[in-house]
Amino acid sequence: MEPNGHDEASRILHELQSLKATKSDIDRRISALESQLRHLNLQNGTVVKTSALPNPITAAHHDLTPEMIHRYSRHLLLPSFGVKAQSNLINSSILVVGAGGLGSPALLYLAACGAGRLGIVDHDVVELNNMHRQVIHTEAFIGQPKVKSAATTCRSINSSVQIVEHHEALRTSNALEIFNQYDVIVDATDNAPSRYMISDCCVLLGKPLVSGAALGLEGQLTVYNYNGGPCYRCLFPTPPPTAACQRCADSGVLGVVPGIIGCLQALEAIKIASVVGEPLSGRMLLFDALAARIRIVKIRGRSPQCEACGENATFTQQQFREFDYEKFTQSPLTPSPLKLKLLPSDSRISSKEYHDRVANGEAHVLVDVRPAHHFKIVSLPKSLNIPLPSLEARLPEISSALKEEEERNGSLSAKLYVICRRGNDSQRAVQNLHKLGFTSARDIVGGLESWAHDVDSNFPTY
Ligand SMILES: Nc1ncnc2c1ncn2[C@@H]1O[C@H](COP(=O)(O)OP(=O)(O)OP(=O)(O)O)[C@@H](O)[C@H]1O
Ligand SMILES: [Zn+2]
Repeated sequence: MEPNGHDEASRILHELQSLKATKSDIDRRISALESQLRHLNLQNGTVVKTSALPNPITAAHHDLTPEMIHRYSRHLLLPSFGVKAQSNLINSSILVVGAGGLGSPALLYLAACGAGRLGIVDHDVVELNNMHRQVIHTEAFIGQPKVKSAATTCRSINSSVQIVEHHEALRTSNALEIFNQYDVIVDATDNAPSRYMISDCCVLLGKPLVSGAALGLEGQLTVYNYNGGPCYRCLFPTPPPTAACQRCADSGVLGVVPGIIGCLQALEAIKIASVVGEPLSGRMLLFDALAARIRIVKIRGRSPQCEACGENATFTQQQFREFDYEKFTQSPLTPSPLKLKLLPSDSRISSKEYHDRVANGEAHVLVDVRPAHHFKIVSLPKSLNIPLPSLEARLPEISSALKEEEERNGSLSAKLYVICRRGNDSQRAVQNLHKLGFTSARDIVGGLESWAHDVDSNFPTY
């Protein structure tokens, strides 16, 4: 009788397991014999007595000091890592671009695990709203450069690692020079121009790139430009539309999500630097926190048409220096909040003036056009939440609120004001309201952020 599929699979699995066990016994025996051979002090064919054996440190074929052997002992005990990989790591240099949500955990582990030289690039300062995920920074460093804060923590974890601080934004003018000093590059930034720039620079200098991303409740990870694998441009020859490039400051992020991806970035960088395992090249890891799902998908290989690494690519270092990544991706390298100016000044009012009018009892309706989940965080008293996309459909609510206010105050007309988080959506809303007949609607310049800044310093910002 033919064996069924399950029997056949379990037979193969069983045989595989027993072969693997035998193989690891043989590997162990080989290393034991090699080690015995190394420790035999042969002189003219005779073994010299044990007491005459050289000092085990000089006899060992590595450059780990006694302190390092103790510090990294749990690495050294791993048969698949051991002395060779640890020595490789200690002799390597790794650069982390961005000391934020991804860079924080990556740097913590790279320092702890013993990368020989660890560079950190960031131009930003630590803020209170970074703390939930940027776990390398402590409250004492709020307002100080992230690079300084991260370097201090790394040094306090492992003083034997050389930490190099690059307190500057990575740009085409400094990227080649900085990358040249490192073996492996970790991209822990959060914007499109930096991603393209970092990838192109790695291609030009032949450096492997560990790239991670995390937003909301999802993350992804891959290794570019490694051993003939694809670069970032091979996968994304043209930048995504600017609208698709969301940021944590707008969309939010659950702290532990970049934590997980950043740890995986450290792992990939360690594998490459220590020359163990199979780096995640040509594959991409996709992490879905809510569904508790991790998938690894195959991605396309190096593209022959790629403008950076393809067969006919002619991209030079000089062209790199002159390339405008912000123009190419239509988004800024160091994003600052968008500040639109869509309305004439007589359709706008400052938060301070609005405050004074309310204080004087002016009859009015304040429409807050932020999404409902923003409104739940904080709002101004008596404001009416009508998110921008539903504005047109909910016009009757505005009309009746205005009517009620007029009746309550016995005044002829109540004013209509519109507010949002930073003063962009409120202008879009006022433009629509004008078209829809509410011609006197005005927006509050700078939104709730300006209210917190200019009127009430206790008003929470997020
Ligand atoms: N070109 C660049 N050069 C140096 N650092 C960069 C560059 N681009 C981004 N970064 C840094 O990468 C980090 C990314 O961190 P993260 O994605 O957690 O966002 P954030 O800017 O700190 O926070 P949020 O978006 O919530 O305001 C930031 O510290 C940022 O300064
Ligand atoms: Zn490419």
